Amino acid sequence: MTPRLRLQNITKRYGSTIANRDISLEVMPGEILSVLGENGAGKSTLMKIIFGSVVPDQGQFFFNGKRVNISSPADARKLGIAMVFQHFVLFDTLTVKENILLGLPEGTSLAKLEKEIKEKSKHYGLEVDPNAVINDLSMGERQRVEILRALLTNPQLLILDEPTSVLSPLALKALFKTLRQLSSEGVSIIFITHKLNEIRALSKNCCVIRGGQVVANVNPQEISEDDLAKLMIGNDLPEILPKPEVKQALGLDLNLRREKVSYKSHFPLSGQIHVPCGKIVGIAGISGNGQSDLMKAISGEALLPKDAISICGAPVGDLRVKHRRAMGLRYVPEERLGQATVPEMSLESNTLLTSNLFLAKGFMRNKMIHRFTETVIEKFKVKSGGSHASAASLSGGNLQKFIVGRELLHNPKILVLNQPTWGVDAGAAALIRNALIRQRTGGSAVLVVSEELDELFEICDEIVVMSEGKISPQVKISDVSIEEIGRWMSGLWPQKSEAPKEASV
Ligand SMILES: Nc1ncnc2c1ncn2[C@@H]1O[C@H](COP(=O)(O)OP(=O)(O)OP(=O)(O)O)[C@@H](O)[C@H]1O
Repeated sequence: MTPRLRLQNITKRYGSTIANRDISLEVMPGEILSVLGENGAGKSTLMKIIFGSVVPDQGQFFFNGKRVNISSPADARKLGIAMVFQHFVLFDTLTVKENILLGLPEGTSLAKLEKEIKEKSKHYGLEVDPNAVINDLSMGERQRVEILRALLTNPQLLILDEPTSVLSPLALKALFKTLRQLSSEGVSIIFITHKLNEIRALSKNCCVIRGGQVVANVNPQEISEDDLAKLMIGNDLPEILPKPEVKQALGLDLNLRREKVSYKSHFPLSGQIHVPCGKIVGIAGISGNGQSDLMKAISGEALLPKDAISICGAPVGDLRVKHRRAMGLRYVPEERLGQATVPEMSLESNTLLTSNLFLAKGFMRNKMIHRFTETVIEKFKVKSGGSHASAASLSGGNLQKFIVGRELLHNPKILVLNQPTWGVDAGAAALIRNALIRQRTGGSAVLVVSEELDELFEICDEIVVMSEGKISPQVKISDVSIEEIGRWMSGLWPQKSEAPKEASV
């Protein structure tokens, strides 16, 4: 059979970094090829090269047996290649259907498109409202829009760069079903993920990239997850640290009584969360259930009644970000390019932007900023061109390590993180999780929002679930199962008398 796509000797350099070195690979019609590699291995660069948004320094492409030139996304689209990018490329102020229209041939009618979106999204279990404005959607919902947009072009080759990072278990199952269906219809799929279980569930052929080179082609169903991880990072995965009991003190407390965060909010927030110092509390739930509003309220981007939130016993609900930072609260938002960092600015400037620590009498403390940034890069093994490299030049996972490291290095009393290991490879995820456990054991209160139940069960002491803005009872991780919490995610948690023992808060 002729391969759908064959790449031969692809090389791409960025200055002294060789992102792809002499890469050759093939994808057959209907094949699901997974591409695995640690953060910064060169996966996204390779995918962007196939999609024409990055032009290689060297190498050749063959599509359905014919030598082709792919020097722009328009070339790729003409061939029938569609891509779902790791970082969303959606216009915030436009609606879902307007965004999708932009990627389709001229003359497509909006009314017809709305119908098609509804049909496709229902069929694939990727439900979104075509008339919703992107700005009002959670990351999970935005991801769904990106996937739908690609599927609406009826591609011959579909590239997905970490498409599952923010999907709920149910949506993930539906996506896998879709991908298998597409594959049975002859569509070739290249699938990048850091989640080894997904690779094993979905594909029989996995190309492992390390340091920009292909280091192995394996059938992931025939080797263990540990061996796959070892191939990817070249080492064994670090063990997750134990969580010894520590003396507790008041940390972050939320007491929400149907609080509406903004006029655009889908749900008012209600319920209680208590995060004592010395504990990690997790918030599970499918994104789009009020987590973004809750994060805005906790960080101080949105204001609530004074007593809705308190830090170490002091009410702060009506205080702004800088006051809460001064009281020891630090926050890692979900959106790394745009909210957590300014993409065009250097890592040093991005360090400066999030703290007053680096200003003295109106002057910038340049040496301190430099030292702080270098320490984050070193401690969190951030692969980058140094502290002057722009945030946008870092691979997704490396930027995430930088952001989490930057906040942790402030040694916050209260640390709040939204999807802390999104897009981070298995080795780096373990590094981040251990850093959070160390912070908790050192006496900080840590609140983590994550859609990954495995992650929450690994690091948290206690857990709540959020559904349609409501917060479930807070329970000890040791008193519930992953399956139970999975069920609670649809809002069906037991009422107080039947709930597992509530945490001692
Ligand atoms: N536009 C750019 N300018 C400079 N360096 C870049 C640029 N794009 C990528 N790089 C570098 O190329 C290398 C490979 O990056 P790439 O984004 O392809 O990695 P990745 O395997 O997709 O990582 P991740 O899993 O973290 O997304 C990294 O060292 C990265 O810093």
